[in-house]
Amino acid sequence: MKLLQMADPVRYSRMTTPELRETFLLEGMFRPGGLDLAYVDLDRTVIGSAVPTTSALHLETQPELRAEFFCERRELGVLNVGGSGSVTVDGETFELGKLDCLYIGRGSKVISFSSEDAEKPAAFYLLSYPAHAEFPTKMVRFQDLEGLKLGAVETCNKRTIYKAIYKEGLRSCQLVMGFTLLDEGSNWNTMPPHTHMRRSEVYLYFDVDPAHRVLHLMGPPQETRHLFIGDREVAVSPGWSVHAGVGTKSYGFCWGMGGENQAYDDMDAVAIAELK
Ligand SMILES: O=C(O)C(=O)C[C@H](O)C(=O)CO
Ligand SMILES: [Zn+2]
Repeated sequence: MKLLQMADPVRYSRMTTPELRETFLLEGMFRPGGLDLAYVDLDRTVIGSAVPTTSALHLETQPELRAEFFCERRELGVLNVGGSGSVTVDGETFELGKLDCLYIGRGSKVISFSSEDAEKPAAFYLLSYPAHAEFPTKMVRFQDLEGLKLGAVETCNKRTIYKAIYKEGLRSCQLVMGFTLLDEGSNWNTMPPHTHMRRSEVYLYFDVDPAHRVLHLMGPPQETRHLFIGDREVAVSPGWSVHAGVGTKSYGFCWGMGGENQAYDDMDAVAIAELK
């Protein structure tokens, strides 16, 4: 498993562009026919992707976890950002269309991923944190999620937030997970921005045109930097960092968090005029 060791705000301020990318960005995941995992030392996050084609892919335990099976002490969120597919958990199969989400509880032993059509494979995004209790493995369909509308056309940030794994939705120990879709012509996400020292956050950008990029903002509000991010790439945001972005064309993104609390609204808002 790849290891990401987070930098603190002191080291961050001296980092070059390649160092920032190496530390906070995951590229090269979502390989057709592959299952990739990365371990982040912050909040013990595991970030992964599974793109099954002609055969099923199995989520195995990893030496770094010192666990008999992947979910022995962990919970796992799965969001499908590709074609139709299925996830089988201890013999029970869940069919996931695009943007359907599955929560897999601690103690689940045998987990595998399949695609309905190898030519249009499912693309399962995986986000996992340690769990202290077992919650039921359950899925929610995109069409059954209630969207929260934010922003406006005049500020180019009209968007809908879909919460899937959270206190009033699919229950979990610490994982909070959902996604945001932008309205046509609105390309700013999470603007005005915020930080939340109590939780780290992970963004997966998807449906980014291969010729385009999302300019992702990170860092303390008074010392921001940017990462240009392509399709199906992942940015990790420590609690001290803002996480916002603007696309050169439309896109979607999955956000997920772990840490001290599960209160989605627990954010320290930053006024746009205070950003540096
Ligand atoms: O567009 C947004 O605003 C978001 O999606 C914000 C994220 O959900 C977030 O940062 C939650 O802490
Ligand atoms: Zn946030």
